Amino acid sequence: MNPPVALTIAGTDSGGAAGTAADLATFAALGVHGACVITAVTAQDTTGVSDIHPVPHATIEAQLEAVLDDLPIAAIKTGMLGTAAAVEAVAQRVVKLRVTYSPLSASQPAVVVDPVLVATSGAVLGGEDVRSAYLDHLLPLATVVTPNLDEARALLGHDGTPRELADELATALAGRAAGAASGAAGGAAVIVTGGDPEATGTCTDWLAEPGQPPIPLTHPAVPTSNDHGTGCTYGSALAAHLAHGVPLREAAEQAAAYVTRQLTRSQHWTLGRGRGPIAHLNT
Ligand SMILES: Nc1ncnc2c1ncn2[C@@H]1O[C@H](COP(=O)(O)OP(=O)(O)O)[C@@H](O)[C@H]1O
Ligand SMILES: Cc1ncc(COP(=O)(O)O)c(N)n1
Repeated sequence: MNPPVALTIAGTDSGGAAGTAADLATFAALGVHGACVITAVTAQDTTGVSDIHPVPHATIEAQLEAVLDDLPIAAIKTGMLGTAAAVEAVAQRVVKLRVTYSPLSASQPAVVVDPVLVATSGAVLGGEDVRSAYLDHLLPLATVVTPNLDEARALLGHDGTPRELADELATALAGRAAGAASGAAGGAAVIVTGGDPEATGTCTDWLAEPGQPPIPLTHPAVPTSNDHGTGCTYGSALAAHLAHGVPLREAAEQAAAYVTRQLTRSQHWTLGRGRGPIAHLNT
């Protein structure tokens, strides 16, 4: 029997912790065939990002065309898109998929958008134009958006508790979806992730579904500095579970459980001089 197929649209991380390395390894570990569209090549290790080469727009478009016209994609996950043009190109593709949906797959793909703006190391992976392109074009079309606390603050332009930010962002996106191009699905769910680098006790991710009060999803925190790639791994695990047909809340719980398992595995690794990689092993 065929496995479900998920597509990551993201940048590379030469250190193998985040970006497409995390996404494809996570898809494989969770029984999903992974396809990838590369948006940017980063020179990166556990200490930071030293160079970013955006992939030419035409090459991004050609990759999207190749994959989406051929494979029965059950879920799309976006990570670092890097430029406003890439955000808009992906949004246009999502609209096209929804309007002229191909018979290759039984249902429309779930779209998980991790609005990557800043790396854990502090490197800027998307500027102000990328932030507004996300808000105007891609986020309103998503099934679920997974900002961390800093990204949620950046998207809304102010501070707040994770619960307040999740609620406000879901409300704002529902408003934008109503006015967006055809194909909008009626508002994205938002999960503000609660990674705590000083983790002790528990981590709480806040899930806000359109028109509903946010709910806390809590799991045990793993005290470790090996957390490079955690956000990418969470988003791709979420996409993998959605590709298997798991409902959103359960998929979010299972994605957090996957991240916790992998962080436990890599908790005491001593790879690299900086924040080491989260594990992506299936042994
Ligand atoms: N130390 C940790 N222990 C357990 N779960 C964690 C830890 N750090 C992050 N997570 C979980 O990983 C997922 C991604 O969160 P986060 O770290 O906020 O993403 P990002 O890498 O984008 O900052 C969330 O489910 C979060 O709760
Ligand atoms: C190519 C790429 N994509 C995403 C991230 C964010 O991941 P993190 O927040 O763990 O640094 C990254 N560092 N590099």
